[in-house]
Amino acid sequence: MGSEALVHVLLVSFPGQGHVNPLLRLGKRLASKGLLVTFTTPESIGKAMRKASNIGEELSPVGDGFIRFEFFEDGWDEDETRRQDLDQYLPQLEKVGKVLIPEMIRRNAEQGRPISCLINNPFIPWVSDVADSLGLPSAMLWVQSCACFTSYYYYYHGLVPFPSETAMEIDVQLPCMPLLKHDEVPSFLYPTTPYPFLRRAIMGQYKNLDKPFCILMDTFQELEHEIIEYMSKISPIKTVGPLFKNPKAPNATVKGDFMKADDCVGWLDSKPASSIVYVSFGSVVYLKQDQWDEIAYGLLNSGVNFLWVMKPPHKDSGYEVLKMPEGFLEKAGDRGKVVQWSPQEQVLAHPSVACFVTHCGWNSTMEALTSGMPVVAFPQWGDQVTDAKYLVDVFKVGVRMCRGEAENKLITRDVVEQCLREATSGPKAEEMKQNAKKWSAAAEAAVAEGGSSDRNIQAFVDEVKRRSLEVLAASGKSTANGGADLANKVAGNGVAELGEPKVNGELKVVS
Ligand SMILES: O=c1ccn([C@@H]2O[C@H](COP(=O)(O)OP(=O)(O)O)[C@@H](O)[C@H]2O)c(=O)[nH]1
Ligand SMILES: O=C(O[C@@H]1O[C@H](CO)[C@@H](O)[C@H](O)[C@H]1O)c1ccc(O)c(O)c1
Repeated sequence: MGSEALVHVLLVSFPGQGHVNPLLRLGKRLASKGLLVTFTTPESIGKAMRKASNIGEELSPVGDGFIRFEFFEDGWDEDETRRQDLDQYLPQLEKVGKVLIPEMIRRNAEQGRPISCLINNPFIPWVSDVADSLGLPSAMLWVQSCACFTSYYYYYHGLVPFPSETAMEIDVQLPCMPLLKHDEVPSFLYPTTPYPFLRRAIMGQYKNLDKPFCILMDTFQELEHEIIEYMSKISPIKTVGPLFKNPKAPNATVKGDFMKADDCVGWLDSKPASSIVYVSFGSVVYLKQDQWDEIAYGLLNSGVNFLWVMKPPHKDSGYEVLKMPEGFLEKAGDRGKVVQWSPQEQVLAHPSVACFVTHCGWNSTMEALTSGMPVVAFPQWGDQVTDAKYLVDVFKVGVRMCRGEAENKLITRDVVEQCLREATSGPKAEEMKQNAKKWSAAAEAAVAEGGSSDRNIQAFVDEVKRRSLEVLAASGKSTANGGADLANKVAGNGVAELGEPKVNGELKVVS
């Protein structure tokens, strides 16, 4: 069967690594169930992805379907520094995307690949406005936990008191969730957050929450059972995680890394089982030099082997380039390896790795749980502080090393050393390992054929197919010229001028 016979969905991603990864993984999951998937994000990131991840022009077969990439210009020069300032960049993306995404949809329709559904991740809620204006269904992939989704939901609707200027230190009790201390609530909601634009971006998604017909979530029922059940009665949630684990399409087939991973697997192979601590703070968090030094000495003093990701800051970020303390690398010798970017999936699955010192981004959290890897939690901001609470107190796979950036506290080398020892040897380490293994097995079962997430993905695919027929029926045209009709609709929107539609004569009726 050719790709032109398949129902086609367009995935639009915010250009951050922690957003691209789960949406692309969803894309592969949908493709493996027989859809044609086009993945798009701004060209500035497309360029990096093409270079680091061998992404080309061609269609990649995934299971019963296909995935392809098309990027869009964000309207700024290549070397524009304002991309690093989301306060300016998010409105720019919205302005440009509202024109260029409909054009992309029109082009695809003209080429015989009419798009039947749009899916976005948070921070770019205008994608569902684009879908609405074209009469297309849309869905949203929530790329954090259901607990964080609930926290934002309750904040947006003012359902319970949250920390405020007049009551900074109140704890927050939400249904079916443990009591969140004031500094365990997603930190973009603190009155003092240095990132109010990210709170605005997320609230923008909640303002538009009635538009997507489905909210897909990269979590799984067995992991956040009660809160998922509770929120499912309020919102059209479908859990589809861990997207990281795809039994039908291993992640290596199509990847969206912005940086080429350094080779470190040979080094991991050379070390004894469970002897290495993996340290990574993800793609956005950047620590201060004094904190970096304390972690370095903590690693040295604990005697563990370590693999440490030291991602260079973006040239326009304003961050000073971190340095390792004088003589650190010599002292560590072959006990330690420092890389700029790691193949995290392979690292977490490696038998030499004993635990993961993580900033607790949701992707890293899910990847650790799915790989059966205990963690040392070093959250900084946003959902990370809530994820850390869950990793330590609810999932019971972690030791807490800090409470977040807002605490403004230097974590000393002694504390680092103590946490590393606790997570790598003794009864607590063993207990955490056993718990992590249980989560890993539950995650595998959720994504296996017939598991909770697999059933939800299948139900979603079936619904997209059903709605695609409705879209075509509403246009009053046969399937073959439905694409042309949609192309006309985009042009009729005043967004783009349309020439003579070129309908692919071979287009088949979608079943
Ligand atoms: O050296 C690294 C560091 C991170 N990642 C990946 O980058 C993503 C980071 O997402 P997360 O939500 O953990 O954190 P963010 O970078 O968004 O803060 C995850 O999928 C990681 O597997 C990676 O491949 N190599
Ligand atoms: O939010 C940003 O990145 C990360 O997203 C993950 C998924 O939502 C999350 O779990 C993790 O904690 C976040 O770090 C992000 C923030 C700011 C920015 O400039 C970005 O490019 C990404």
